[in-house]
Amino acid sequence: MSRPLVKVCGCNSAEAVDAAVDAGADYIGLVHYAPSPRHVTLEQGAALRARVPSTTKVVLLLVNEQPLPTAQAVDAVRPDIVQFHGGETPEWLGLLKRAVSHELWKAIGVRSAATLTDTLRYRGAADRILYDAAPGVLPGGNGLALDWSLLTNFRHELPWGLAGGLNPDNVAEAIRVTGAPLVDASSGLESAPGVKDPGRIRAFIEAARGG
Ligand SMILES: O=C(O)c1ccccc1N[C@@H]1O[C@H](COP(=O)(O)O)[C@@H](O)[C@H]1O
Repeated sequence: MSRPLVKVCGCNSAEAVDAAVDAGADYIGLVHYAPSPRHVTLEQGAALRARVPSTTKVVLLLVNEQPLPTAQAVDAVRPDIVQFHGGETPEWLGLLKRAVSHELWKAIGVRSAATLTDTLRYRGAADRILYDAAPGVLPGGNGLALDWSLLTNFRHELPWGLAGGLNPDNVAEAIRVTGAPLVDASSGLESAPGVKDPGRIRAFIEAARGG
């Protein structure tokens, strides 16, 4: 298996972005969702985006935004990828896919094996599926893990990644059980909600890449 890609999500300060980039993250995530402790305004998102070298891709995370705010957010932040983390339908993503050149990712809250087959509806609309735990207090970023064994023998028809409750202590096991080609973490890399810990970011990336 090739080296898994790593995304550090919810970077909401220059320190967090710099720590993720310096530690070698493949992707950093900016959350534009007001109820989240990791929320960045579009102005903050654009400023943080400007710190990121082209070797690291920027993912803008949105939740159930209407078309106009989606376009405004993408214009302001200029991400490489837009991650949709709400109830966005395959039809809506498919329309967007025809209008923009960005990669589009869709996060899916996994409750059962049926959820996995249901993601096939996003073929042609999403460039990657991100499997997360089912929503909790927030639609994501709750530090909850899904049942990894559901993914063990699943035949993926779309590029995919694993999120939900990942941290430096469990990511190696999560990759071993699921074979995830990409891992994504947010709250497990924090010292307090919304405060990234550079040491945990480094440890996560090292553990994901086999120490
Ligand atoms: O991080 C948030 O606050 C957030 C808010 C709304 C939707 C998604 C959010 N985060 C994403 O959820 C997954 C899992 O996060 P965690 O590692 O369990 O904390 C990840 O993609 C986060 O970026």
